[in-house]
Amino acid sequence: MMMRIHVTKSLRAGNREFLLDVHLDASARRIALVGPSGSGKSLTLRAIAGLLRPDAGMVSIGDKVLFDAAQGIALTPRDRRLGYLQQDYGLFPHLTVAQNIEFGLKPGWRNSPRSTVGPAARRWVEAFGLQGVLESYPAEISGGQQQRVALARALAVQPRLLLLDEPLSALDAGLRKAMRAELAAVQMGLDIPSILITHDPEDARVLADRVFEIEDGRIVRESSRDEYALHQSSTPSITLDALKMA
Ligand SMILES: Nc1ncnc2c1ncn2[C@@H]1O[C@H](COP(=O)(O)OP(=O)(O)OP(=O)(O)O)[C@@H](O)[C@H]1O
Repeated sequence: MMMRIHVTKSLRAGNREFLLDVHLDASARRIALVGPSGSGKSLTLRAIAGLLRPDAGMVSIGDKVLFDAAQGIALTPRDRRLGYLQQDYGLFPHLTVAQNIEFGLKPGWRNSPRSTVGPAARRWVEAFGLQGVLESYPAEISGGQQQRVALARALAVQPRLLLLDEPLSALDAGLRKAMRAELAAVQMGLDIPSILITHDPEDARVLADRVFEIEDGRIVRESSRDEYALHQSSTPSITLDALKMA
């Protein structure tokens, strides 16, 4: 199965211009996209998801074309059937956990029950231990539970591709480790490809087979997980990101 992501997009904010010009061809099932803050990682995922319309290029997963500017093909986000786990989880505060999970499945969420989910989502509610919080609102559950709700929602649509935008960054160290293992188990159990954005080399090591590095809107390096890990351990550990965190 081949993923082909060729997108260009020029974005302007005030007098600042950012050019996204990503060429990424991958046959690996699990890929990681890494790079400095502001390099274009989230924009790339948004373009794949159909939330950002490229000026030119194409996006295909296997033989399914999601976007092709030359042919005038641009599937809607829903028709792309992707599981998109956004950085802040993107849960709706005024919907219950059950309604949040069902949201991706049918547009008429107003009619979806407050405390039960349909058969497609049930498997994930059980896998992530969410039975007890289905009627709660996002603000009433823990960060780890919010994370699991977002993941259940992403998986319930039986996505052809899973997009994970820094899925573990908001969690504390202990929970992070547990959720990383849970995500790895989901990847093993499902035969769907995934693209993971991360700043953490450990995430790339556990959750990806192939690593693409992006800088200033372009893919500058591609390596196997092991090559990437080796490279990381031989370069100074203080990165710009680490300095910013300090
Ligand atoms: N709507 C927009 N208009 C103009 N510029 C934008 C817009 N959205 C993002 N940008 C710029 O595009 C660049 C890439 O943004 P993006 O969110 O993809 O970065 P990122 O690699 O995901 O960063 P981070 O790791 O901090 O999340 C940034 O310089 C950002 O300021």
